[in-house]
Amino acid sequence: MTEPAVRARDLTLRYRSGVARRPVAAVTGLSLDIAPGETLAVIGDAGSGKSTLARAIAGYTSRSVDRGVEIAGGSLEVLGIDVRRLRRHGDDELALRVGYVPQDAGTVLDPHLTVGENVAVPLFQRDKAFPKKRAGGIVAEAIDAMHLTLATIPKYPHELSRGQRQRVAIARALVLDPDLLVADEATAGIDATVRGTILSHLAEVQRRRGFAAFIVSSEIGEVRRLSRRLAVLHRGTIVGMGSIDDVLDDPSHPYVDRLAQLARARA
Ligand SMILES: Nc1ncnc2c1ncn2[C@@H]1O[C@H](COP(=O)(O)OP(=O)(O)OP(=O)(O)O)[C@@H](O)[C@H]1O
Repeated sequence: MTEPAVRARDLTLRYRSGVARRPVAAVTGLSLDIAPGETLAVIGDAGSGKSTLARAIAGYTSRSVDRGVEIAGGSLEVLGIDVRRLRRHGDDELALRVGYVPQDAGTVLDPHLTVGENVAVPLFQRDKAFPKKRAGGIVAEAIDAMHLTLATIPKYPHELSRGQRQRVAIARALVLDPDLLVADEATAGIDATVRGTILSHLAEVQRRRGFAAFIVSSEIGEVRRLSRRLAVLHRGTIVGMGSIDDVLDDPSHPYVDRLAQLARARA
């Protein structure tokens, strides 16, 4: 793969909400690049636009579907594909090449499917006739890569802890061996010890497979474990971007300054 994993230029994302479906901008004039195999972490306050950006990069944009994110200006290319040209997510090449872990991913697992069946969903979406036995092997490998025991496979999501469900969701996002992983607060709401374990597993899988990653986080400690590069989002615009230390050592915006002080206090 030679094209950038992500290339956004002057990107504006908006929603249409309320009865009048008045457009509301969530991200404005944003530019960023992620090279193949590279990770970019994004940090910012609640409502700064992190999830909106993650959704768009994962290809979940729409002009017609209610509550969908719209590209209202600029450009967004993911793995060389113009996201503006996508019609419906799920039937396009992007869906097969991007692993997406949405916020609260563990809660969006299908409760009627076993863990194994949940993780296998993308394999059968790609190819309805995918050999079941091969799928079984790939699922077992994905489960093992997230350090879950194989005894987890026949269980149902409600039989697992929140941290285990989250790991299953990550396994599902990685099962097609994506070129890009988009993870939106993959460890939110999980206690610190389990969170550390999940991050180590994720970092290890990435080292082995070499995919690019866009990681949303609200924790600078977590960011450091997964990425060398950081983008700081504030009210829908980027107010700092570069290596984590460069961004925090030379805060160019009052919000980045507050973040740097917080990071120093925690160190
Ligand atoms: N489905 C939606 N319809 C309308 N507006 C939305 C929708 N989702 C998000 N927004 C608005 O877009 C802006 C950015 O929200 P977003 O969820 O991307 O922020 P965030 O940084 O991910 O926040 P959090 O950390 O709380 O998840 C906010 O003003 C939010 O109210």
